[in-house]
Amino acid sequence: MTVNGATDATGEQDPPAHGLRDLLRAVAFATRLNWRSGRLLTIVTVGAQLLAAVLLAAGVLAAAQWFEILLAALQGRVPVGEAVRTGLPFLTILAVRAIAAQGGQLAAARLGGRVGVAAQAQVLAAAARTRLIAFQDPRLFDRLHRANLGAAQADTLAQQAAGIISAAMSIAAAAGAVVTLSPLMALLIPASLAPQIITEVINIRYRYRATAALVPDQRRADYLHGLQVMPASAKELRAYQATGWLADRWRPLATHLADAQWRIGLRVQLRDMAARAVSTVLFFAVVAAGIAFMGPTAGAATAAIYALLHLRGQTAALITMSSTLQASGMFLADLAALAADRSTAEPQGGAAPEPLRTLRLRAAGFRYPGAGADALTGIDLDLHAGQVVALVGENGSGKTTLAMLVAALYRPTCGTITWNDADTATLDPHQVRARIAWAFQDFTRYAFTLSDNITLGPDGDPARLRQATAAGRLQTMLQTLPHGLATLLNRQYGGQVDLSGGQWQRLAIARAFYRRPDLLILDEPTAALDPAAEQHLFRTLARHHSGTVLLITHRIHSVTFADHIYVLHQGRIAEHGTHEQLIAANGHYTRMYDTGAGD
Ligand SMILES: Nc1ncnc2c1ncn2[C@@H]1O[C@H](COP(=O)(O)OP(=O)(O)OP(=O)(O)O)[C@@H](O)[C@H]1O
Repeated sequence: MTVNGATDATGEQDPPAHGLRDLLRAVAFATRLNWRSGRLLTIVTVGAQLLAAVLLAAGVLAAAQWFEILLAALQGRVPVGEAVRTGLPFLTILAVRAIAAQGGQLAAARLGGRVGVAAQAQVLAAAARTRLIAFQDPRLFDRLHRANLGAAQADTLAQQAAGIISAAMSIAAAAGAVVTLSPLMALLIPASLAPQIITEVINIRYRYRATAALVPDQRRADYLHGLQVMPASAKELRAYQATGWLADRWRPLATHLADAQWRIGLRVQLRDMAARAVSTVLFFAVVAAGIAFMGPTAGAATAAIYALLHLRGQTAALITMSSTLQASGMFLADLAALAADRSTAEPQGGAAPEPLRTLRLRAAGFRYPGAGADALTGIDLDLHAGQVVALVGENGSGKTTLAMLVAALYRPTCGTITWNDADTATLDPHQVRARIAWAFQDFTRYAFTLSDNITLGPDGDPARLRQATAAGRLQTMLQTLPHGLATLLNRQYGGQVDLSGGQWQRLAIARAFYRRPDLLILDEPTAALDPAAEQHLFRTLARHHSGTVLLITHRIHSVTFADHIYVLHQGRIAEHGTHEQLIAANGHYTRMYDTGAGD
């Protein structure tokens, strides 16, 4: 995957053709996940399965002897009591085996839940360390979706792996019993299953490729489904009476996916049935030939058939289990690759930035991944500590993109950005961002308490919270809330209240002020504010914020007080200066001012 110049560490096609090495890596990854999620539970899960396998092997051997005695008893050659007594070890083995198998299943279920959480956490960690720009590439979401499918299967892996070992041991035991009767038959029975084994391998690869190819459509269907059930879109869809239209778009896609899944399943089943039929015919041919040529005693023949059926049953189970393991392994390999991939990760380390004195952009440009043209070209911009700098310009002129570069959320595709005298590429981006706060134009309305909405982190400092709520002019509204700062917002998750658009915007402003940043970025901060709130914001900026402010707005009359104003036009800085200088220049700015843009 190529995202802003970064190449997928695997360098493979999307979806990748996982080879045996990827599968082994996936098994190792899931094994580590199991071990870390619960050592004792992993030991019990695997141990119980192995014990059950050993007991099954012992049972097969004990059965061979007991069946001889049982037949002799039926023929009156051995007393019945003695036959029953000699059967006790066999029956005890069966009982203990059943208990071990059940215990193993219980431990596996407990472990499975924990592994599922650990696997999901891996997906979240991968998403969290991904650079913001990578979220512009739909293939990232395809990868995350496939990794989620892998995470959903990680919980059964320990059980599956132990099941395979257990089936292999049972096969060895049953084969051992058959070998004593006919070594040739012990070889021919597993060979009769060769058609099934080959078909399973073909089916697994086919099913993964076909399912992975459906992921983009699946995500689209999930999106269309989500729009119809989430409150964010509920209002608009009703106002435009578009719910039916959306359902009509979703239904054919969902039907297409269901049909495609059915066709995949059908193809797999048809191949499976044909392979099973061939294997079954081969199996009975081998058994019939074996019995005919061996000419064993009746007891030995019964024991042989018991062992043979076990051999066949366990081999078929082994095939099914290893194919399930491989099938989940394919998506697990996606999860393991995502967990190991650092190609789209935020760079780690770098120097800590000092408090901001000057931020400079020189010849900075930016192009969105896959875009045909630059969104920004040749930007030279200076931000000095304590200044209020404004960015103005028509829609799409590049204001938000420029702020994204300033905030170290995107890196310029050319040119430099320096923080004091250090190139920001050499600084730790996390620590740079810790010195910047941003009241976004499209801020998020978190379904958390009001105080969590402000702090977006652990328990807030009461004094800072007080100042932030004052900066956001939230005090009056706070008094009307049933639990003050502890009031849960957003009714979707049980909150008693919701806020108005302007109140939410004030909250977003309070969130930015709470950080006490060196640099405060306000992107259209007043779009939803009433005039009093707008005035209050600018007074607060002047009085309480000693740091630097980058103000983006269309309300041209609110930038006249700025220390410096940059006017963007089609991704370039068309002019800059103070309000008076720009008016005197009689250019873009004056035209915008005269038309009263945004007022
Ligand atoms: N994610 C993206 N992928 C590709 N192009 C984008 C993306 N976001 C913005 N652009 C393009 O980059 C250019 C600048 O967009 P930007 O959002 O920075 O403008 P803006 O000045 O903030 O606009 P507005 O005033 O409407 O908020 C536009 O041409 C836009 O189409």
